Amino acid sequence: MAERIDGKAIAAEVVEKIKAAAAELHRAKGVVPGLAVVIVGDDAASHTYVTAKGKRAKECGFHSVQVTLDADTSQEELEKVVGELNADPAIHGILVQLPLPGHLDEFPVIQMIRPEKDVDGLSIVNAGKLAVGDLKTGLISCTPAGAMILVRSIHGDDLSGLNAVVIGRSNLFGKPMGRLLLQANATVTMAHSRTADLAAACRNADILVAATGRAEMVKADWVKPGATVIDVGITRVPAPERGEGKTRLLGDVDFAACEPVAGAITPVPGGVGPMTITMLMANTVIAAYRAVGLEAPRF
Ligand SMILES: Nc1nc2c(c(=O)[nH]1)N[C@@H](CN(C=O)c1ccc(C(=O)N[C@@H](CCC(=O)O)C(=O)O)cc1)CN2
Repeated sequence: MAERIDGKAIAAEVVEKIKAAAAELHRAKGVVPGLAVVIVGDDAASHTYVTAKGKRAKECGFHSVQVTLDADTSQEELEKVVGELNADPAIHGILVQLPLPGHLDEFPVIQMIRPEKDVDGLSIVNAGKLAVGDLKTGLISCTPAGAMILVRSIHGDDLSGLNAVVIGRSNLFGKPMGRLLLQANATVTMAHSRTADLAAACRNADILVAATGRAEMVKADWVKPGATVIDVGITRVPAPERGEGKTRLLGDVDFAACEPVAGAITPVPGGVGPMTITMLMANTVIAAYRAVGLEAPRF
């Protein structure tokens, strides 16, 4: 049976380091890390995540701002808000919660966030820094940064000789995850919906990272015996067995089938998810250190 990678426990350890780093920054420079999260519209899941971000920021001792905009906010109004946050010296990190309502174009909004405040790591500047291996001055997208900490908890920092397969090629997760694995010396295959024989590609993986967006797509015969399986999916499905109107979360990996085959595996919930918000706090404290010319801590 695989070792379960406890994302909640690992996230809690990282949060303690972030709190200590924030306290040290305040002691040394009188600076409190400031995080602004912008949310547009009424999507219930997005509101849950944004509330959790504000709560966690306060727990870490940060200055936390939430900007809530109506679902019919225009592109110009949203960009004005981001411009004001760019200019606010008390704000070191800005995140625009995704997805945005359909009439808004997320690309120009994300690109106008100053790269040094882009704690989601989604700007071309930060994506480019990661692509060329500049981890010292860039900011890395939170979910892949968190997933890498889970990988490191099993394999250490050097993945030399290991084959890693990432299923999914989004800017938010798949592409940066592939680059982080490569940076750690893994031999990386980027697989996706157009890959011929996805199952065969996955069976080659010592580290298999699933971000397909399709619940329980990864089956036991996709997993190399002993492999580390990192599940980034979250799909909410009805769970009438838990009571009327109840739901539960499924990952992209068929956990019950894959757990006996894998060497280590993340559960859903409680695996990669808790690392996402934690790494947002890590990026905010890193941005605040850099803003006052101090070397940022590593997490
Ligand atoms: N601007 C961004 N938007 C979105 C991101 C992001 O990184 N930046 N990621 C997701 C949503 N997300 C954070 O925003 C997020 C998703 C899941 C979790 C999490 O803790 N999941 C738990 C389960 C929670 C539950 O019960 O619903 C888990 O997997 O254990 C945190 C944050 C899309 N938007």
